[in-house]
Amino acid sequence: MDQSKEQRILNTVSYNAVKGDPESVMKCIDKYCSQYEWAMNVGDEKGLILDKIVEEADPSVVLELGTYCGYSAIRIARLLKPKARLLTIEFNPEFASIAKEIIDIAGLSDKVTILEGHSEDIIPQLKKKYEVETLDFVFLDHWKERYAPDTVLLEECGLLRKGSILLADNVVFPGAPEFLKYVRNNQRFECTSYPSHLEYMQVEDAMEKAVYLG
Ligand SMILES: Cc1ccc(Cc2cc(O)c(O)c(C(=O)NC/C=C/[C@H]3O[C@@H](n4cnc5c(N)ncnc54)[C@H](O)[C@@H]3O)c2)cc1
Ligand SMILES: [Mg+2]
Repeated sequence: MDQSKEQRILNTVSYNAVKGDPESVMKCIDKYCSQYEWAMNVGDEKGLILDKIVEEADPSVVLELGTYCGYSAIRIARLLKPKARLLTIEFNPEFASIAKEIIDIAGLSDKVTILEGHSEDIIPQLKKKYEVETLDFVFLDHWKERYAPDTVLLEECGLLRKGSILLADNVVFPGAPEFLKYVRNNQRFECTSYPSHLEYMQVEDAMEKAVYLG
């Protein structure tokens, strides 16, 4: 059976990236996906916005929803202080195992834990099973219609605290209308829009930051 696109992305990283160098892994993926096969990584343009927001927040505990190949997990984890950690949830076993290898090549396995399963099943386990108290930063990049229900679930599970930052990818393309409606009409969130473009394309997109006010 011929390889998947995600397997080809792993191949190009393992052949061309410098082991232990997250930037070279990111460059390798961005180069491959802009020149050969488009893939739904947050990419280098939105990635720079993500970098700035993570650096400003300097979070200790980060949750990512939708690991895919691990590009944004690497992007975020490379900026975290020594004791900080990133938990990332992925339900596709092939993507989870490819992401694990790519994160390992980047030398970030000690900061990143991939939790295999559905976000709606794992989020309620974060406190007891994964010893999370509250989340400092959440990056939403999974199925877009899950953004709103999972935001409600995070709040219901007591995982958000005053100042917790939610950052959602793709609120323009493919779009996350229910999520935008939910956070923008909700006094408990302070929202900011970051206009940008779809990864590797000229198409308009944006990320939305929603700070939980408690
Ligand atoms: C045809 C087409 C292609 C790309 C686009 C443009 C475009 C651009 C983008 O930046 C995009 O992020 C997307 C997009 O659809 N992302 C969905 C990303 C899912 C990943 O997360 C995983 N996952 C999905 N739901 C869950 C869940 N509950 N629990 C755990 N993991 C989940 C999946 O297993 C995947 O690993 C699309 C538009 C149209
Ligand atoms: Mg995305």
